[in-house]
Amino acid sequence: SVASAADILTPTSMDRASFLAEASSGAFDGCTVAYRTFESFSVTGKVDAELLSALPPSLRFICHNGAGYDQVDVPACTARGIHVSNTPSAVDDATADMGMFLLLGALRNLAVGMASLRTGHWRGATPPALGHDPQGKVLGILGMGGIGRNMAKKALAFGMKIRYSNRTRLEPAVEKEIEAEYVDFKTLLAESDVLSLNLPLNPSTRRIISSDEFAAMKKGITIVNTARGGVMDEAALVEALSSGKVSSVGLDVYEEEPKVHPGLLENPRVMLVPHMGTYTVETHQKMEEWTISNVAMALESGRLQSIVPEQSEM
Ligand SMILES: O=C(O)C(=O)CO
Repeated sequence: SVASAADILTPTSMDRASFLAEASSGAFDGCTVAYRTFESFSVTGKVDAELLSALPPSLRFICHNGAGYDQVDVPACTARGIHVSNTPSAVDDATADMGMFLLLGALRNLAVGMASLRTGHWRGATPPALGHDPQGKVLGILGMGGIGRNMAKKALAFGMKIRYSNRTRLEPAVEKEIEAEYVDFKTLLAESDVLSLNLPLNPSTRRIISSDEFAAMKKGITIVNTARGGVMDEAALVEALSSGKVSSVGLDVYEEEPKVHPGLLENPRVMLVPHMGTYTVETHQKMEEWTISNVAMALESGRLQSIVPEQSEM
């Protein structure tokens, strides 16, 4: 086990300034591997050049527990010779399940009915508008990695037509299996009835969906985001909801978690979940096992099981 293979240090700081001070005091000297959680962002902030320079030069590996690693500045890690791993595939089912829940909930205006029921008003003084069935609708998937492909399979079972846009096209056999048609970004925007965001957040995807993209969409589109809030311009989304361009939304992620844009909070056509895409016993277990096996491999062989793609040549 890792516990017998290494000494384990647990930082005690509760904010970035004290973490920087704790690191600079030599508390972590000699440490070679860091196990990092998504939640640690609220304590340390981003793992960037400043944070790395406070950490000891012995640090060679950062094993992140999560699929998305936008909280870690990978080029800054590369520059210091620090290898970074994430937990791909472990999150696919749970995140795609959340995507389907939000997709169905948004199409059916469930948030409206659920909120009025809880205030003792059954379906409300003004009942929610009739929803829409997924059957026969075009689901546009932006970002066709493990989560996108998993969601495509699930949406297929609901009778949806799958289109996708991605940096690279899938192998024909994979496309065939999930009955997904490859289209360019513009076509995806113009022809989707539902758009699901399944791409990582990085400098080239930040706010990839903003005013111009909403303008290019079909009127009445439903948007689902289980990726990262930062891939969409929240203020532009609020605008697109009030103009009627976007008819309903399902969100698990936000630009500045835990803050949520007031225009989303007050709009009953938005189904909101507080970043719970992987929040299950089974998936957390898979993610922890994946992260720990990266730690173990780093200790034993100086390599990582799932190094992030930006460092695949490292
Ligand atoms: O794995 C991730 O990237 C998540 O957002 C959930 O922890």
